[in-house]
Amino acid sequence: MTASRTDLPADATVAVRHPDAPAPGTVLPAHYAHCFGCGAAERHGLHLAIVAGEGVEVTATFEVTEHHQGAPGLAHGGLLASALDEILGMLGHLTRMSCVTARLETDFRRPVPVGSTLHLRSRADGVAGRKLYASAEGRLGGTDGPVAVRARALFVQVGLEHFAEHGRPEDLEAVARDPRLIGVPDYTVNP
Ligand SMILES: CCCCCCCCCCCC(=O)SCCNC(=O)CCNC(=O)[C@H](O)C(C)(C)COP(=O)(O)OP(=O)(O)OC[C@H]1O[C@@H](n2cnc3c(N)ncnc32)[C@H](O)[C@@H]1OP(=O)(O)O
Repeated sequence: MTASRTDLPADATVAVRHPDAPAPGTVLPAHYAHCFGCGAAERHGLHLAIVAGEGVEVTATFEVTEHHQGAPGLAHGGLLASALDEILGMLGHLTRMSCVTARLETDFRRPVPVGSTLHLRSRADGVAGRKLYASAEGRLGGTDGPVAVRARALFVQVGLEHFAEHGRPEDLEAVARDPRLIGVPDYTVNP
């Protein structure tokens, strides 16, 4: 992962773990049951089980299957970016910021073969107001394996009104009928 970032704005402060963040080792709840990245109800999804780490880090493993191909026997780059996007966004569980991706920059350093296990790790690098800066990497075969993919991202904190305003009505109605489809509270509102 990026050792230190020199590209953060001058007003960025170090990202800190919220005192009520899930303990290290906790499998984080899917933020939406139909999320392509983490939702159990999404048949075609990645089903990432993302685990809280120490500090402001989370990890996951991703098994690359024949359903993830872009070229014969190799993972699709956009799909790998989706996995990185997901593990980056879930840092919001540790900082208590419900965020959406504003910017995602990805480096593909090695091909990722079907049948490999990608060990994903993300870290919150800094916060400036509503902006959360974060980085992630995916290593092949083990946590010390070669880096295959890297990303840097900017997430922007939004309230529930973002989803209420922009989401497809039938999906919002399904959530209203079954609020358990959403796995996180609105972190922009104090309890
Ligand atoms: C809780 C755990 C579970 C949560 C777990 C969540 C996991 C999710 C994992 C998947 C995440 C996704 O894929 S989310 C889906 C993909 N993303 C989206 O659909 C987002 C689409 N974009 C938007 O809705 C909007 O552009 C927003 C919300 C990002 C920003 O709009 P806004 O609210 O009006 O705010 P705006 O003023 O424009 O931007 C705020 C600040 O960010 C900066 N900014 C905005 N975009 C950029 C950018 N691309 N590059 C640089 N800087 C940017 C602005 O300059 C500004 O800086 P300053 O003036 O303040 O300095």
